[in-house]
Amino acid sequence: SISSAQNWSGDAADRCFCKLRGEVDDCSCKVETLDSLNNNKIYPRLKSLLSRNYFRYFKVNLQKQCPFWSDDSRCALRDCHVNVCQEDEVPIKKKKEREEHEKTKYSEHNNVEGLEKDLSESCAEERELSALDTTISKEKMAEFQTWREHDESLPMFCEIDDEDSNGMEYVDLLLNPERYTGYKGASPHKVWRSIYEENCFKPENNLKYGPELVGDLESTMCLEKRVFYRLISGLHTSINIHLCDQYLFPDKSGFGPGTWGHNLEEFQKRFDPELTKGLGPQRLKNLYFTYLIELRAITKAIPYLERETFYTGDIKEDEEIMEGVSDFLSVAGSFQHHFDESKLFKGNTDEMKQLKAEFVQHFRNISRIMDCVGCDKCKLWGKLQTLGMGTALKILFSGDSMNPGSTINAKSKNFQLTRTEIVALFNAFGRLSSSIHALETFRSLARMDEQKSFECGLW
Ligand SMILES: Cc1cc2nc3c(=O)[nH]c(=O)nc-3n(C[C@H](O)[C@H](O)[C@H](O)COP(=O)(O)OP(=O)(O)OC[C@H]3O[C@@H](n4cnc5c(N)ncnc54)[C@H](O)[C@@H]3O)c2cc1C
Repeated sequence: SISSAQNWSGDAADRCFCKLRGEVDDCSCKVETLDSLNNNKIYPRLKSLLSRNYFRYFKVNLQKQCPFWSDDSRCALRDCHVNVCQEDEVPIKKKKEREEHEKTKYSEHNNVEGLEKDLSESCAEERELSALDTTISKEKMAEFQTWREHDESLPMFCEIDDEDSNGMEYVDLLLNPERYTGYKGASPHKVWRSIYEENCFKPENNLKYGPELVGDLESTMCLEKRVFYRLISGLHTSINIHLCDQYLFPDKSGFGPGTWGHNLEEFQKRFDPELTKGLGPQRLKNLYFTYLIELRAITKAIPYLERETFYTGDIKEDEEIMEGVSDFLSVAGSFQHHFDESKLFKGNTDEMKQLKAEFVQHFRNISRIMDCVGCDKCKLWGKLQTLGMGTALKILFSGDSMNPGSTINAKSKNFQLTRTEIVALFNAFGRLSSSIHALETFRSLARMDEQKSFECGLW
């Protein structure tokens, strides 16, 4: 691979990476600790895991209408195009077979017998205390109960594509890597602007707002709103790092297919404080914040994920994936400096309930805006990463409900992640992990360049 860096000096390298030390904002964890954990332990494990069949095929609807404005530019660029899989190319057992499997899986997770027993006991008690509406069957009651508990305990952060809707297709993620696509200009700007301006929280008493959020977030926004902004900004950083990391340099003669490589100049344009009104380094730091949130969610879901069978129908493959996942989870589980989600939405006040509802609503809107992305490959990864982030938030805000140990808690029998959510969660985290890993590459390219400029006496 090749790299490009014109006008790049050692000073610029220092400037870009200047904030990448010390504590990640609102967390007690240091950037250096995360670099080492990620680059030595998490990244290599995830890279191998995400190439397995269970994780590499993502079911998604890329043909949904943009619900907010009429779609301007479906990108016709070659690099925006997504290769979808034919049904028989996907080495995952057919739907009916899978449904059978899911049924048994969920009954394992849900302990339906236990649930029926609990419910019949509580029904008996209610009957004694007051008149029970006998026109409602016991089964229906059980259903209502599960619906209610489910709705209460699991805020839906994303609009999930309907499994049976027209346009759902399997996409092979390895065949469609997230990288430079040439999607730029008015269309992505409209998407990013609408995400930040309409769907991120605004700092209090600050009318001037947009992606260029300047100043001290701590003094202008409460913790929950800062978390939201940093999450989105970290995702934005990650997407932009990937396009710099796998950039298509045009062929010098102008006729060939071009060459893929790292583009240091593009990286500098996006993260050098001198070229970003001082904001680039903080945006890089936000990537670590997003990483910490998703890592915490995965760790919190360990009891649930350990019971998952990662079914593809190939026994050997399934066993190997389970081993790989378990190895990855043990590394994630041994990490000590997690983000503490219990600090969020503290207190049972109406104000907090309102804030939580807004948080969920804003995030749902962002997931819907992904249908407005005018480049299929960007849309694919945008949808996957917002669903993955939404799944992480669903886990973080579902209390103790995914812990199979807490059997008395009826909610525990209800917590479910669909296959698509699990695939999105792991791949979304994999993207963040790959971005942090890529920063190492840019750091050393910058140093090499610094050396070159020095040798040439350029500074
Ligand atoms: C969902 C989505 C997915 C995309 N995926 C790809 C892809 O796979 N490949 C590809 O080549 N292009 C992709 N793009 C396009 C890419 O993100 C940029 O929009 C494009 O490269 C143009 O970049 P830009 O320098 O004009 O600034 P943009 O990245 O478009 O940013 C717009 C403005 O937001 C602010 N901003 C930038 N970064 C941050 C941050 N981290 N936090 C807060 N504010 C910020 C800046 O003020 C900037 O001017 C995607 C766009 C979207 C919306």
